[in-house]
Amino acid sequence: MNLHLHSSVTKLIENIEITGSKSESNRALLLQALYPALHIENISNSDDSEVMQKGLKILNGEVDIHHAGTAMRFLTTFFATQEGREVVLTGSQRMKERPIKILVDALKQLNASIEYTDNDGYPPLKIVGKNLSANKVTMAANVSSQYISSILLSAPFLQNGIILELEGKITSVPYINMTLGLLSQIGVTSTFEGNVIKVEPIADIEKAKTIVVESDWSSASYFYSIIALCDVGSTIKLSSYKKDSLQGDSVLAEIYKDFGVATTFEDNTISITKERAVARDTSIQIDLSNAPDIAQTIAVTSFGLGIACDLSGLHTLKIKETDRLEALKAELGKLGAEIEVTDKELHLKPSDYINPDIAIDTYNDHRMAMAFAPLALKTSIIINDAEVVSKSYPDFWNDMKKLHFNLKEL
Ligand SMILES: O=C(O)C1=C[C@@H](OP(=O)(O)O)[C@@H](O)[C@H](O)C1
Ligand SMILES: C=C(OP(=O)(O)O)C(=O)O
Repeated sequence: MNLHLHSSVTKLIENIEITGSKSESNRALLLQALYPALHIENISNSDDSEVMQKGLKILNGEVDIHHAGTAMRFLTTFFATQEGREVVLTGSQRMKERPIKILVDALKQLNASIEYTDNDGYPPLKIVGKNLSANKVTMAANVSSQYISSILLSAPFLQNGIILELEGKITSVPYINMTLGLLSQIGVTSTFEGNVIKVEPIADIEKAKTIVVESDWSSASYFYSIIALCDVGSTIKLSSYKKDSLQGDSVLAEIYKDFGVATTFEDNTISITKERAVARDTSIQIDLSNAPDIAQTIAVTSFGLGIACDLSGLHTLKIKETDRLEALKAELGKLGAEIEVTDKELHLKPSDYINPDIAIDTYNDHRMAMAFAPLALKTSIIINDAEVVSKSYPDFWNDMKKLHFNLKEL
């Protein structure tokens, strides 16, 4: 489905409800599979959480997690530690290009039984579940934090817990802290000191516990972008959010101050308001190694405002749903941007014109579709394969209609 978008709105006052974070949901679902007394509220309705729920129930045979990176990584340790289960864990064509060797090698240090069915280092994986009693692992921490979270999530269920030594500069750190935060909510003790993480085992949780998943901050980013591109005085209220978030992408509230957007918290709602216009000589400079999923949103907001933007810490973007650095370069380039990328940085020059009616390719990447959509406030734009949004945010286009964007299927 290709969607033509335009919007004649300049000032917005609206409310949007976003479902639970897919990162928190996929962690909570795995913990619930290990400790069935656990209840989960405000779970994500994303495709990635749906494949996670289905995958966790499969005892033997093929488990297809499509495009879901967290499901692929988290389920690898899960199945490796489930005695009596034997699966082939596979995914989409792109998933078969997303590396997993660091995690598999780490699990092999614990004597896990995992084989590559096609290409060494990449899914699919044939996994024979075993009762693992070893507990010392060393692994590289500079490629994806999901490998680390994967081991930590199943760690309390292991006989002797885990002592994990991390090598190299740790990337996407808030996601590791999110994992430890959720473990703590169900009563698991852990420490993270320097480059060593220790998780204590627990046979079961003490009594029925509930994890209330906070709504998804990465999804909120598209509304920050919309408000940044609207007139002063525009406000969107988003629920349900907390000030003390487990999600690193909540740094949006700080970052978007530079785009003239203020955030206020009231109960479980945030109001994001355009407070001031942004001067054309503003230049945005941010290291996003702790919040890689908002890189596309920030680059597109900067382009929409015509201001310069230099993003660093983007070394993980090449192995996500697509090579996001190349995808941004190609698509912003089509719109007329002067943009350069390296394998970990993006540099955008100030500009004063956006080419109209450009069709944005989305490369099976939900965030390409959602990050470019706000530009409809500036010019009419086409989003190709717009259904990709369901990976994290199936209601996205309906919510855009609530914000008075005109959507026409081509
Ligand atoms: O643990 C998680 O839930 C995630 C970790 C991040 O991945 P990396 O650690 O690979 O950067 C992030 O990009 C992804 O969307 C979700
Ligand atoms: C990178 C992402 O997801 P995953 O790695 O879980 O596929 C994302 O949602 O932006």
